[in-house]
Amino acid sequence: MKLRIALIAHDTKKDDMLALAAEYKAFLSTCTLTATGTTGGRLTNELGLEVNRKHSGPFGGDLQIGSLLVEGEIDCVIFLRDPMTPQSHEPDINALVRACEVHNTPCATNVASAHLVLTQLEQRAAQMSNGGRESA
Ligand SMILES: O=C(CO)COP(=O)(O)O
Repeated sequence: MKLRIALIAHDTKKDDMLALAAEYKAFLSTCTLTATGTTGGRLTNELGLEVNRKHSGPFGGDLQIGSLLVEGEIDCVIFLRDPMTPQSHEPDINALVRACEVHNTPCATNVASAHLVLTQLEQRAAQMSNGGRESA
């Protein structure tokens, strides 16, 4: 089964998300991607990634992704948050991060942790496609 990854970035972090997704594009192309509205639009328009686009964050996109996660339909969340700017939908953001904690779902909220998570998932996917054998 394909890995199901949610990608979300606040406005000041969208360029970081695009750079991250470009770096892992080959791997992400093998995954089922879900994103909030504007983030998803940029991932598709600028990188050609196929993305299930939800509403924009302030219009409930974080909650939609949180709902999918609670239903067991998201394996990992990359959520590049802006810690410097108050967000109108802060309760929605907290709800999504809390859902990750409740359901023990990996949730990377900055670029450094996103690299660690994506590298690990990419390696695991490569091992799985290798029939679980160690690479030489
Ligand atoms: O606000 C967001 C996450 O809280 C992101 O929403 P957009 O991707 O639509 O900008």
